This record gives sequence, structure tokens and C-alpha cells, in this order.
Amino acid sequence: QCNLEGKWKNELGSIMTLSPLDKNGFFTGTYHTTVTANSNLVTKESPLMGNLNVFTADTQQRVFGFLVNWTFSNSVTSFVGQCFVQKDGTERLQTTWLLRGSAATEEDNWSQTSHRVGTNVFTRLNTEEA
Ligand SMILES: O=C1C=CC(=NNc2ccccc2C(=O)O)C=C1
Repeated sequence: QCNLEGKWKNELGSIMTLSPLDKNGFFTGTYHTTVTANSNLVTKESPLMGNLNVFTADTQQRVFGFLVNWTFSNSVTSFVGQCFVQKDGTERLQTTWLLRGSAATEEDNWSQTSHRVGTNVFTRLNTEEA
């Protein structure tokens, strides 16, 4: 079954580290993202907090949500998603995100389309990547 604790990366190369969950499924963590701020790449760490739905008996299909409070801009991103375990045991977090507010700094070029909703898939950071 999926355990959210640990390090995850998405297709943008952002790294998310999640804490152990408490009995209510509450967790905290940090989110490292690389965004272009006034034309230089900076990696920024932002705090996050979230909840796993621990009320369902179905331990394989648990849904979660978390909010990243971006430290480099006046914005937050909420992620909602579900963890899936593949046949080979690898875990993937399928998420949909909603970005609220505009970055105080130049937005990263992938967000030039100024879309404010999207999807991200997170996979576990394996040991040599960490
Ligand atoms: O104000 C801003 C502008 C762009 C941002 N890009 N990061 C993201 C936004 C949505 C989902 C994932 C990420 C990421 O960096 O992984 C974040 C805050």
C-alpha cells in the first residue's frame, strides 16, 4: 500500500519531502522547486501541509490533498490526488493542482500560458537521486 512519507519528484523535477502522518492522516513537508526568477534559475524551498483520507477501510485507494505555501511569490498551490501502486511495486501520486495568485517574480516559462490548473505525477526519489 502507498506510504506518502518520504521524497517524491514530479515531471518538473521538483522534490517534495513528506513527514510521517499522524493518526488523522495529517502531514507536513517541504517542496523544492526550480523556477526562473528574473531569468536565473533558483531552487526554492516552500512549506506544505496536507491530509490523507485515513477514514476509508480501503488502504489501496487513499486520496489526499496538500497545500504548498510558496515562499518566493504571493501564491499557493493546492494539490489533490491519489497514490497508485504499480504491479512492480513502484508508487505514483497522480495529482491535480490549482495555482492561486500570481508569482511576485517573473513566472517560470512553463507557466507562460498562465494556466492555473494542471496535473503532476510524482514518483519516489530513488537513493542515487536523493
Ligand atoms: O507562483 C508560482 C509560480 C509558479 C510555480 N511553479 N511551481 C509549480 C506550480 C504548480 C505545480 C507544481 C509546481 C512545481 O514547481 O512543481 C509556483 C508558484
